[in-house]
Amino acid sequence: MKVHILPLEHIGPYIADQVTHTASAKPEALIAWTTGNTPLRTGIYRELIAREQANGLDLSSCWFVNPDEQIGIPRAHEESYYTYMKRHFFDHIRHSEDRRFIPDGAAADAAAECERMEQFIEDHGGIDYQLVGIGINGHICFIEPAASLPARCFVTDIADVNRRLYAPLFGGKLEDVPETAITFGWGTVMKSRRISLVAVGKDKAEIVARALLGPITTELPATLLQLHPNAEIVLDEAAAALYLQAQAEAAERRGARA
Ligand SMILES: N[C@@H]1[C@@H](O)[C@H](O)[C@@H](COP(=O)(O)O)O[C@@H]1O
Repeated sequence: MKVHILPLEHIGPYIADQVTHTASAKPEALIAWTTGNTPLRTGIYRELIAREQANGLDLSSCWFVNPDEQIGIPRAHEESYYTYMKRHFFDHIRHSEDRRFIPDGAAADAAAECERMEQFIEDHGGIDYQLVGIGINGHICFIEPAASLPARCFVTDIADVNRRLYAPLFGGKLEDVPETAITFGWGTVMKSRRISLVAVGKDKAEIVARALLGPITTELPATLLQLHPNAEIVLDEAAAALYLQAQAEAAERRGARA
């Protein structure tokens, strides 16, 4: 996996360049987005909106998919990923809603919703570019650590560590935080033609080092990205710190042996 370490303020423009290349090379490209704090802290959506509004980026004929959604809250809920995407991105660009798929966490049949998501991806030729974040426990999308991982979109329990992290968003009440989610499967991720994982801040430093240095295990799903032929990780210096320290220590050990 290629590693790019950039100043925080360069990350939004860097990812916007990736999206711009994707959309200009293939106007009907299928792009998968992500939610969470990382795209907001790095200004990824802000930069994309600015370029689109200045007519420097045409996303109108692209197809969009979001990889996950929490089950049991309506789309209009303040904390749904549907609302997040509208608020932070979709409401500010020219793009028609019928060219997007965000799984519905309130669907009567969540398993059928997973299949609809796989079908949407297949119908639009597979994912050309996927932007992902990394959870504090190494999840990507909502693919939580587990002894084995489904290949296709599936319904998952949300790990306790993440539910506790989200509690402040739900009025501090753990019992109000969704317990399950719809998410891409591991095969869905691996079939994406190109992936950028973005992580920033010192809170991500430990999980980033483990994701990059292994060992590869389904108990830390992001490690599996090491096996993707076209994945990169984009970090600020704080998120890269422990990875760089481990690299420096390994180089020192090699030097001492020589
Ligand atoms: N399910 C989402 C992921 O899609 C996101 O990438 C990740 C990291 O979030 P953050 O950027 O807030 O650390 O966790 C969330 O729970």
